[in-house]
Amino acid sequence: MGNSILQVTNLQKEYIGEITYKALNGIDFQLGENEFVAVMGPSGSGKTTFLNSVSTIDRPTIGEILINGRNPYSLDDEELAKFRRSELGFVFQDFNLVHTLTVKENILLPLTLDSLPADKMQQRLQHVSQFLGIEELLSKRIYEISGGQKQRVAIARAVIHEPSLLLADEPTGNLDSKAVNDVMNLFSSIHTELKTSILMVTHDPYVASFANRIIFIKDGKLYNEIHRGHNRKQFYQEIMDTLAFLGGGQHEL
Ligand SMILES: Nc1ncnc2c1ncn2[C@@H]1O[C@H](COP(=O)(O)OP(=O)(O)OP(=O)(O)O)[C@@H](O)[C@H]1O
Repeated sequence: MGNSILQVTNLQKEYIGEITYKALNGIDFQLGENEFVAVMGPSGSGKTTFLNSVSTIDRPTIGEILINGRNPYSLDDEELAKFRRSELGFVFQDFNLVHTLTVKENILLPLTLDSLPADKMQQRLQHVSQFLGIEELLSKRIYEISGGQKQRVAIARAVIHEPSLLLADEPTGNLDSKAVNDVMNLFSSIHTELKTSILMVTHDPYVASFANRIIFIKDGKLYNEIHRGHNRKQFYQEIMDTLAFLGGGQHEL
């Protein structure tokens, strides 16, 4: 499997409130270099909590997370912000773009924060916009482009700094079926051509079938995992069978 990009050990998360709720109950997981893994499971099983722990948004109650051998939760705020900007890329369901800025400005935002030289920025922008097929959109504002185009731009922003790990939470949740296909083909290219490791939460078996491995979470624990062979259609059927076994609380498909 090569080196591991992400190592999760005995991850536990309790939400403390009037009633304490254990959302994750001891997850062990490893993501190898250049793996593309999808996370599935019933509604409320802990998928987003898992992703948020890895993406350094939500501190675990117990357990350890290592990304490229480093524990992000041991860093101070400034180091953590830097660590996120260099190691991680994020893609969300609702795109999280700045509407009043242009496409180009949105994509360059993470690099501006790191004050990269202008010619280097331009080089990376050109490469990434070519790769994602959005060159002709660069001067448009976000409110002028379609949902599928927005997600392309969000993906460009997430990979422009060449992160070692791309994290995505329901990246196709707000897209129509044609845009879903486009975005998933892009994820595949990012995985195979840019050699970026990907961890993606989805409830959609079709979307998950683009990954090479799927882990299923149930009641805050790892329930099962399946690996894709050569045939994506066959993998899709396997996913459906596993979900049927898993039962309970699936989203409407
Ligand atoms: N901030 C919070 N405070 C208290 N409980 C929370 C909080 N966030 C999540 N939970 C609870 O933790 C459990 C896991 O939530 P999580 O969002 O990780 O599930 P999920 O598998 O992503 O669900 P879905 O598929 O519906 O998005 C749920 O029961 C949820 O109600």
